[in-house]
Amino acid sequence: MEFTKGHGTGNDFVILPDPDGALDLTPGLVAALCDRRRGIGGDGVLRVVRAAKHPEGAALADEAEWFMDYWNSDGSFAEMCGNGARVFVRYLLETGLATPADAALPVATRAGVVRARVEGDGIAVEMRRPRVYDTATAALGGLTLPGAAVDVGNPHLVCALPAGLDLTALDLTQAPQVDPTVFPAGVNVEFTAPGDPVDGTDGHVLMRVYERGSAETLSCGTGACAVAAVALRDTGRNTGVVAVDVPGGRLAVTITDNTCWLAGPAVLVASGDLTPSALT
Ligand SMILES: N[C@@H](CCC[C@H](N)C(=O)O)C(=O)O
Repeated sequence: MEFTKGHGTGNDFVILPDPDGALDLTPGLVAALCDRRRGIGGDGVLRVVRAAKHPEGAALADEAEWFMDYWNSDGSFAEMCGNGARVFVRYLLETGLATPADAALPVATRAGVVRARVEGDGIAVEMRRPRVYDTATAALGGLTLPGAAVDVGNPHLVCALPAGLDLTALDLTQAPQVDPTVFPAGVNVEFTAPGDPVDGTDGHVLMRVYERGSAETLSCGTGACAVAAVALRDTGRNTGVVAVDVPGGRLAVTITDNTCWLAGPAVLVASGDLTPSALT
């Protein structure tokens, strides 16, 4: 089985080319691939399959040739992965499955079609505008933090740390507790603190994340978009550019009236062959 390993700001993925949808990908195989000691290691798996060949992509096949079949490292599905989409497009371009075009390259996902373009050394992807729709709390250790529920195609809860608490000191080895009636399908939880002003932006936020299905990761693209939407709202803006610093680097989020662009590095680090029988 061919694979490539890639990452976007340290959010890392095992990429499996499967143009015709022939691979029998199971939750167990995904978890084994993502195992950092016994497998390749990753926060998730990106299966590269023709939209027409995937049951959840077929309806979008007239808009996008490729479907990003994203799985979390525990073997669960997610609707969308922002960093994954950027790395997916890097893979399409480097393998010649797509060519850089002036117009943005469409990719089908479970959350609809997103569009990507090369931007400097990185890849930017245009997603739906995040929707801040509710309030909720996250409990972590002895803290209960209020937050904003945000839909970015997948669910997020953005919680600002009170002044005086150190973001880097948070213990994210355990999942934050959230209200399952607000998030029946689970949620990705972002913890934030304000950053110093960055030229050319309307805001700068520091973020750590505990991802649904993957635990703490070094970065979450859709999480950064959720954080940017909340940061703009909190300063009375509807649109703007926000720099979001995650443990794995910096992402730039541009929110317009209708869409949201997520930009940053997307890197392929290795390719090879793996032995599925050794994984299971
Ligand atoms: N890291 C991703 C989000 C991956 C999916 C998430 N864990 C979920 O279950 O919704 C990103 O970059 O957006």
